[in-house]
Amino acid sequence: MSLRLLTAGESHGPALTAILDGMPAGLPLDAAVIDRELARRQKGFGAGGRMKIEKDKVRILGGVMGGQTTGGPLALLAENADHKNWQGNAVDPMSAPRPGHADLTGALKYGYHDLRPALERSSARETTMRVAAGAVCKHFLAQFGIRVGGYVCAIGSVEADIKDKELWQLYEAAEADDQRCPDPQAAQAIRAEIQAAIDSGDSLGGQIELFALNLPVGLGSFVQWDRRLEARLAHALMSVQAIKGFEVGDGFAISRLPGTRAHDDIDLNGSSLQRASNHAGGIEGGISNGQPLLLRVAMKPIATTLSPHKTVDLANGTAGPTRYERSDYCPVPRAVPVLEAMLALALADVLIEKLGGDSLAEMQPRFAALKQARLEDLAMDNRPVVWWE
Ligand SMILES: Cc1cc2nc3c(=O)[nH]c(=O)nc-3n(C[C@H](O)[C@H](O)[C@H](O)COP(=O)(O)O)c2cc1C
Ligand SMILES: C=C(O[C@@H]1CC(C(=O)O)=C[C@@H](OP(=O)(O)O)[C@H]1O)C(=O)O
Repeated sequence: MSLRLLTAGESHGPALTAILDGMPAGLPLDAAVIDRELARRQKGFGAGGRMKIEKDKVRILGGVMGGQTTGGPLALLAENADHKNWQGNAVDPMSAPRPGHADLTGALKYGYHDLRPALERSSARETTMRVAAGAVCKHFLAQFGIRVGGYVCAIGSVEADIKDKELWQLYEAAEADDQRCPDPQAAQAIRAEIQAAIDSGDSLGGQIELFALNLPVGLGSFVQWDRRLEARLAHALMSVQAIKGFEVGDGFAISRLPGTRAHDDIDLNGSSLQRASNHAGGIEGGISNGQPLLLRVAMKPIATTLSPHKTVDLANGTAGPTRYERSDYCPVPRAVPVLEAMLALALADVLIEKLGGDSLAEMQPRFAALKQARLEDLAMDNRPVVWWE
């Protein structure tokens, strides 16, 4: 792994912090690049009251000098505005775990006597730091013309109609919408479903599509299981709170098709190769093939609901309802920038691995050479070969 991200901090503690290690030198960077992405993470219909309290802004505490990355670890910090409402105050004990959250598993694993530490660290408040680090990675990828985006394609029972649309247009249409859905009709229906869930004390999950454009051929590898590109991407995206499903290209749909209809035929376009379809989602044999990268993830409906679940109070062993804590209702639109950030982190990691180099200046010519590689450069043999004597 070339890039490493560590985050620390609790949801209602003084601040969240991150260290991003391995970012090459020479990337122009200021807080505004990161703050733009932090603001995106706070926006979206279905958010709870906390997003009215926070106005996330980052402080860059290390790794940038004279407006450029130094190649040293980046140290990032964002304060929790809500902390002042907790500091010095006694908080009622919490002992009735919410099914579907980290309360029970966290308490069992760490031996907590109150569920609070489990929910403080497992909270998706932590994604503030993923988005901060991911903003740096997105900005880094942009120096190579690589763009990463995402949008909501389904929430509750509503599915967006996004067939045959250009990916960047979908992204821009989604950004202009409070539901982050690029299909205006579906966006309206989604808003109504989220509102109905709020009114009935429930929550909703959904699905998000993610893409990356202008990737070079050759990211990832089949030579070792943990270097396969889809495996690296799955790790990054499945690590986001409440993400429970992952698909590359048309992975689930083609599992129902015969092989002759499931793959992307290879054609010639002058002296270069082209594909008329992209069922593979831009990855073959664990390696990027130069087509757009297409991924889809599924997010479960969140565990905290106004209508109670059945649970057991661990303090006295009695069955009873869960107690409501302030919460989002449907964070699917807000999860889009989080997933984009994790995708950018994973792609920046494999790009640095592929190109090598300690500075942007070293990497850029290598990237240009990679993009220019042509069919005739392969110089394939046309005689039989004895591979094993
Ligand atoms: C952006 C975002 C916001 C979230 N907001 C909430 C929330 O307000 N309430 C809640 O119960 N879960 C929320 N979640 C999900 C929980 O953090 C998650 O379910 C919990 O950490 C348990 O992890 P798991 O779902 O992966 O098992 C959110 C997730 C994301 C990505
Ligand atoms: C704070 C954020 O999301 C939180 C994620 C979250 C959870 O359980 O994951 C629970 C809620 O926290 P609180 O109880 O403080 O309202 C969300 O607001 C955020 O995204 O910045």
